[in-house]
Amino acid sequence: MTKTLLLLPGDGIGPEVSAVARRVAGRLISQGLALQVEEALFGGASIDACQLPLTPEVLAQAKAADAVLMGAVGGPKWAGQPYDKRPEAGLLALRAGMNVYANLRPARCFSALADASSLKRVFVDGLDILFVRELTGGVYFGEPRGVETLADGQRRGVNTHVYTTSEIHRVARIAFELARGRKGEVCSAEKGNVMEAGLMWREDVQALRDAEYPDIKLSHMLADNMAMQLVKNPKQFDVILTDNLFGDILSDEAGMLTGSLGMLPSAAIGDPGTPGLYEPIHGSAPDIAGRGVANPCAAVISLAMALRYSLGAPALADTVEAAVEAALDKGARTPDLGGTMTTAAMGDAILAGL
Ligand SMILES: NC(=O)C1=CN([C@@H]2O[C@H](COP(=O)(O)OP(=O)(O)OC[C@H]3O[C@@H](n4cnc5c(N)ncnc54)[C@H](O)[C@@H]3O)[C@@H](O)[C@H]2O)C=CC1
Ligand SMILES: CC(C)CC(=O)C(=O)O
Ligand SMILES: [Mg+2]
Repeated sequence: MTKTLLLLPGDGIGPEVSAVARRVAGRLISQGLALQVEEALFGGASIDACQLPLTPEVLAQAKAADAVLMGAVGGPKWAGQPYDKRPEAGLLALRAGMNVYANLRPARCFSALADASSLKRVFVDGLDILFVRELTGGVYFGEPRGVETLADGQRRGVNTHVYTTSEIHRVARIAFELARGRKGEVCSAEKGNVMEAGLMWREDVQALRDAEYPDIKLSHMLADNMAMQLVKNPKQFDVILTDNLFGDILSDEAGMLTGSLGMLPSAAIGDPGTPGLYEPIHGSAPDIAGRGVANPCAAVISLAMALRYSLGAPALADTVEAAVEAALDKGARTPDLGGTMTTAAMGDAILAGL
């Protein structure tokens, strides 16, 4: 049966890298993949057209699709908007609306890129970490939130970090299941030394492991130490389980271990049978947007993850990832990787392997 992929290019470099992913999908379709690609406005582009970063129609389209591939949203043009009307609020609403609570962010260092990392080759060659980041709870969603003006004229800003046991268990379960297909090791990060909710996270993750996953080697690490350990000895990690905020920060840090933030894809998944949301982990990169030099690899590998987890085509996912690796092996490099190729030329190099 023909599956549906909804493309949400978004803003800044989002449309530039999405165009390459769309070309890759087009090539697979011409080779027999039963896939229909739809496209819709999202983020700042949607604000410009209809005053909302995510319209109810696009959310309904996303929930009806088999997979959604998002480019990136945001940028200085919309930075002055009220918070709930900003492009980033649209992305949070899309994640919540699709109930994609587990964000898989694989940080793999392709051998050809080990010298593009800011760390020495010995520390990153062969690196293969899977971040499992909680995506629909924590401080990005907790209430109360906002800024109020106090009687003395100062402002008071509040965001609330909040999790329930069931929110922790459902994402931890995905981390444990995925670890079973890897080295079987999960390291969970929080700040249980200073946050009650962090200690609860640790206890709930441990209780689930003891009750249902005794085969998994579970360790716990304070998130600040993990930030340091990721630079000191990143290959010590297999699966990293953490909350929405720490997962956002630590996975960007891991981006540099792989050579560039432009290499890191992600898959956001929820309950079985529901569509996944796929996106590069980078943002709209206003500093390079419009120049046609963004690295499209993260977007293309995100498409591969969609093929694997939502579109029932795991073999094609392997093919697409192999085409990216082959292009890198042959020396294809955008400027973030130390090269001079345009986004489109990098796309050509990837397509040459398909
Ligand atoms: N998922 C999303 O849509 C996200 C959106 N954002 C939004 O993006 C905007 C810019 O945020 P920043 O903090 O600058 O983060 P960013 O991830 O957009 O850029 C950080 C740095 O990485 C570089 N970079 C990112 N992706 C790249 C790629 N594919 N190829 C080459 N270089 C790349 C950029 O040029 C920049 O120097 C903000 O409005 C932010 O809210 C940020 C993160 C995620
Ligand atoms: C809502 C996003 C802009 C937050 C973010 O940086 C991310 O999820 O990677
Ligand atoms: Mg981020």
